[in-house]
Amino acid sequence: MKLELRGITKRFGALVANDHIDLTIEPGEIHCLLGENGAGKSTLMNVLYGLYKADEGEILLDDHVIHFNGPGDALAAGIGMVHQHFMLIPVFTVAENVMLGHEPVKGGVVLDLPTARTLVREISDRFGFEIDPDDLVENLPVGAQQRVEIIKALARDAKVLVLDEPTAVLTPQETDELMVIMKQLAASGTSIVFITHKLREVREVADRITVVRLGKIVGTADPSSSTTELASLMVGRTVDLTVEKDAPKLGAESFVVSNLTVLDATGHRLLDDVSFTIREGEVLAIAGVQGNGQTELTEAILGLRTGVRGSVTLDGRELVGASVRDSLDAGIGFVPEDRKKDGLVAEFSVAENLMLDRSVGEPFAKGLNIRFDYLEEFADKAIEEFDIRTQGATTLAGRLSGGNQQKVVLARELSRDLRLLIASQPTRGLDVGSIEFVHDRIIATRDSGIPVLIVSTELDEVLGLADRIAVMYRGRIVGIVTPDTTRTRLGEMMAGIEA
Ligand SMILES: Nc1ncnc2c1ncn2[C@@H]1O[C@H](COP(=O)(O)OP(=O)(O)OP(=O)(O)O)[C@@H](O)[C@H]1O
Repeated sequence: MKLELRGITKRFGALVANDHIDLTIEPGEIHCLLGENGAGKSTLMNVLYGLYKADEGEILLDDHVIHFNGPGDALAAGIGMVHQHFMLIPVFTVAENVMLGHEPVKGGVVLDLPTARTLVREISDRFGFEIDPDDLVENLPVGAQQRVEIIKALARDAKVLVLDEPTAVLTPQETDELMVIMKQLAASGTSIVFITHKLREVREVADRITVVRLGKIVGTADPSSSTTELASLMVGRTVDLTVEKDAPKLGAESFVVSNLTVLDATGHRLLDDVSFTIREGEVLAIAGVQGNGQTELTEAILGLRTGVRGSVTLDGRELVGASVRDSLDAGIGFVPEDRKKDGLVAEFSVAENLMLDRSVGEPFAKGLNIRFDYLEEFADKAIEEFDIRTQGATTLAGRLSGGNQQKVVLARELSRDLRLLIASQPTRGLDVGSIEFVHDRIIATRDSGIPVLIVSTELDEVLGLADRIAVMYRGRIVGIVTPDTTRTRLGEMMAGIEA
């Protein structure tokens, strides 16, 4: 099926998120949309999926103009979308999730449970998804849940599949599996619109690349272009993808974690006897496949978990048993892995979000009153410094693009007086230009004599930032190594293979 977007324009108030966009998606092609944070990629896809109504322009399928009044119409026309935040019901089985929206109702398209089960099995076998229709969705790893979303779309006969940053939440192995699946789908005639900030993935699967900047299409790129070429096309300037840093100037061992254990409600060890230290002016990066205790580690340090045993000290002050307020006041800056859930309040403005985490009182408040003049000035400065693409400080954080939401969290945490920075997946969802900026800021924090704990599933990021690397596997630290360790060895450690 040939899909054509002609002159699509979408405005949010005075902001033109999509400015007369023309785009053609040929049958069976993988078409990558590249563009910096806030360029308008997700907005365009939401128009295509019927979630937003375009102010101008039209959508054509096989040369016929079509009108969508919602995602139901888009689905019926053969356009499927896999969201980054899955829309599945965790307590339902795979087949039940696929059936949703197709229950036997009068006048509707019926998909009963036995048919849904057969369909899941058929699609899974055809593309090697390894999904059992009777598995409960909540028991599946993230990569498998994503495959269920794809099955859901294919079960509705999707001819065009939109994947909006699908690899942001995947492990490297799951990402490789998804790349294979995408190629198979394209070979079977499904068209794929693929949005990603990871240039390696673009080079691996793209048949065609379209570059969007400030709501406009600025050109196309050849998939055989180098990552450096793609990066500069995307953000309009040269980007240095390697992290430049001097040897660390190490100070005191100011952050000490000793025998830290986290138990769940049933007494199961989520974090098992973890010990490490970080010196002033040093970056320790935790490498590991997501779900091996990293989340529990950072949450335990911050005081967000119960069932914590052992000790965590910052500048000699014990933090186990302390409140989150105490930890923040001790000087911990925290960038959580899930910005939507833990990093921001979507209904608060950008400025209000930049003020969160602060102790009550000066300079943001006088008595019980917020000092709005100070807040505004502070927010404007942070917006400029961190290049947060927003209409202004009073815009609601939930209205920003994903990457720009991440920049709000980073701006807030990096602008406090820190004694320790903990950053989980600090560059998730960021474009290459912003990644370069954030990496520079993290190194500057280290160079100002602050200990830094990075948690990242991106091996490139770990290798670029770390002075030492601690590898986590099944709740334990299996080794602490230097950044000249080979990727192969790190991969083995991440899989729990001993030397
Ligand atoms: N519902 C909305 N209301 C107001 N403005 C919005 C809304 N959705 C998006 N925008 C704005 O439209 C612009 C484009 O955002 P969009 O999410 O499409 O960017 P993107 O290219 O997908 O970015 P990212 O790579 O960060 O995900 C941004 O300036 C964003 O703040």
